[in-house]
Amino acid sequence: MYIYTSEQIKAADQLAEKRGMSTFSLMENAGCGLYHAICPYLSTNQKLLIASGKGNNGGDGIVLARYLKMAGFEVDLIFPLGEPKTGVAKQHLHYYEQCGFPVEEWNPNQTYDVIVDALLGVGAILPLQESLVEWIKWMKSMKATIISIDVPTGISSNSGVVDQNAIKADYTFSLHGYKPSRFLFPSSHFYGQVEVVDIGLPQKSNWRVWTEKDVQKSWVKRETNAHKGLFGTGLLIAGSHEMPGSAALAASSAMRFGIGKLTVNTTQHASAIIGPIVPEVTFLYHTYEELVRSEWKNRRFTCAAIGPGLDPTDDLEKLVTYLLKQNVPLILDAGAIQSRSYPRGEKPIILTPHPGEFSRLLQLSTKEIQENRIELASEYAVTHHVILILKGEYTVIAFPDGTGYINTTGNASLAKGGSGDALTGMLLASIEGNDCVKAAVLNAVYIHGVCSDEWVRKYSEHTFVSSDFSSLLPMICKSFEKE
Ligand SMILES: NC(=O)C1=CN([C@@H]2O[C@H](COP(=O)(O)OP(=O)(O)OC[C@H]3O[C@@H](n4cnc5c(N)ncnc54)[C@H](OP(=O)(O)O)[C@@H]3O)[C@@H](O)[C@H]2O)[C@@H](O)CC1
Ligand SMILES: Nc1ncnc2c1ncn2[C@@H]1O[C@H](COP(=O)(O)OP(=O)(O)O)[C@@H](O)[C@H]1O
Ligand SMILES: [K+]
Repeated sequence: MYIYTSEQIKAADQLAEKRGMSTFSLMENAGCGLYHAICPYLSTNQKLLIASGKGNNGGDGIVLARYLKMAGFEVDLIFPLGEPKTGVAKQHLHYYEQCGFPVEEWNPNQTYDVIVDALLGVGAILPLQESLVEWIKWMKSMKATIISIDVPTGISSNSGVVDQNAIKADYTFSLHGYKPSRFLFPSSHFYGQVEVVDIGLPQKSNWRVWTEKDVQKSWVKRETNAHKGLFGTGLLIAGSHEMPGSAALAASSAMRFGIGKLTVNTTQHASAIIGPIVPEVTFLYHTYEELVRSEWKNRRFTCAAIGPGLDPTDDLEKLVTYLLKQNVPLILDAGAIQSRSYPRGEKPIILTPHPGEFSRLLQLSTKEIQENRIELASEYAVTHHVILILKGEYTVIAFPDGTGYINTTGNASLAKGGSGDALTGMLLASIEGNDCVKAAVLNAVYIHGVCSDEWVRKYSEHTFVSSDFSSLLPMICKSFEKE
């Protein structure tokens, strides 16, 4: 479940070579692994085409063709861009031919059920050359099942950039690990169903996908003699006259996700709405100025979240500056997400922008953000020593030490006002309930998504509302508790 840029793949190949594992062997592993991974999707009465490029992606296609032929599949191997140029691909072609297998000429009148795209992999440089465009147009007209090797041809490996003629695969089998474009936009929508094929290289990357197993392993069970003081005394500064619900959603999710005690600083009017929804919370009615003047140490708050349902104002900014000095875990959401510097303390500072908010922060278009979500989030987290949660499909969670994770749970039912407020509440509770900050943050994001996944298993994706987190969390959390 690791993620590698094209540069990291090349470095891994070089290191393997230095250690005695030749690229020829890696290509053999790739082709053999691809064969075993792809086989379950094929049947011997289908007519298959493998289109190989001139580089090593094409080489993988040659090895795959050999295994398929040996297993009795009806498969044509063609080179629409000309014969292989790299040494190892040439070697594998030589062996393929020595085994008695032919290379075919492209025949546009021939029809195929399955086309394997082994044209370009991590070595692709966009835009696609004209010579390839004609061939891709023919291939698309075939209406065959398309299986891409490593990355679909016409998309970048490291960014979300997509050529206008890019191949939209039904399945992509990525070698060694995912490539960043698998989780970027619009490229991720060109991958189809994705599987990773191991090729015998050690797994080492700062970036990976957070999984169900990770949540299970890092889930903290309560001691039998636990008391509320162990799970944090949170301050949630949220909710306004116009947006009281955001505070209610954040507060109820925090309580459901296990926070010990929670105080909401809000308006009198908002508290009248929040109270009946979350009777467990207490209230403060301070202005931002009054909070800034107050003695933090008298309050005993162990963590804080600020922003849901608040407008960004100068006074709010002063309050954020004050909170940043208190050396408690701090979550900054919505109105509290602004451009500023951060102290390098030991307590985590967590920012939760959606792409629009991150675009304002970086002064880049949302298109640029979506194309480079991983790199930009990581750069920001490292430079500002914060944990950055860049929300949306495949939420990116970047840590100040340069590591990062992709979340794969969640779905479009979350695309509704209030989903982010619930996440803020869950983060607040999680950070107080788990000594491992990374696991706390990642588990909150993961489970937030699982709630919506559970919802769409039974109900329409149009109908999920953030208040539903409250009724879903008890069952979802239970499923992660070890007996
Ligand atoms: N560790 C691993 O994971 C391993 C991975 N392996 C595999 O190797 C793959 C990477 O192979 P790679 O480096 O040879 O590059 P690759 O993707 O074949 O592309 C280069 C070729 O494409 C051409 N070309 C480029 N842009 C083009 C365009 N716009 N339009 C048209 N043509 C274009 C370029 O042409 P040239 O510029 O040379 O004329 C050159 O011929 C990787 O994805 C994986 O499948 C294993 O087999 C080994 C271990
Ligand atoms: N299509 C989607 N797939 C997965 N998660 C989504 C999708 N759309 C929204 N989300 C999630 O829902 C939440 C929305 O947050 P946000 O935009 O801040 O909402 P709001 O401010 O209205 O509460 C985020 O956690 C985001 O990752
Ligand atoms: K490919």
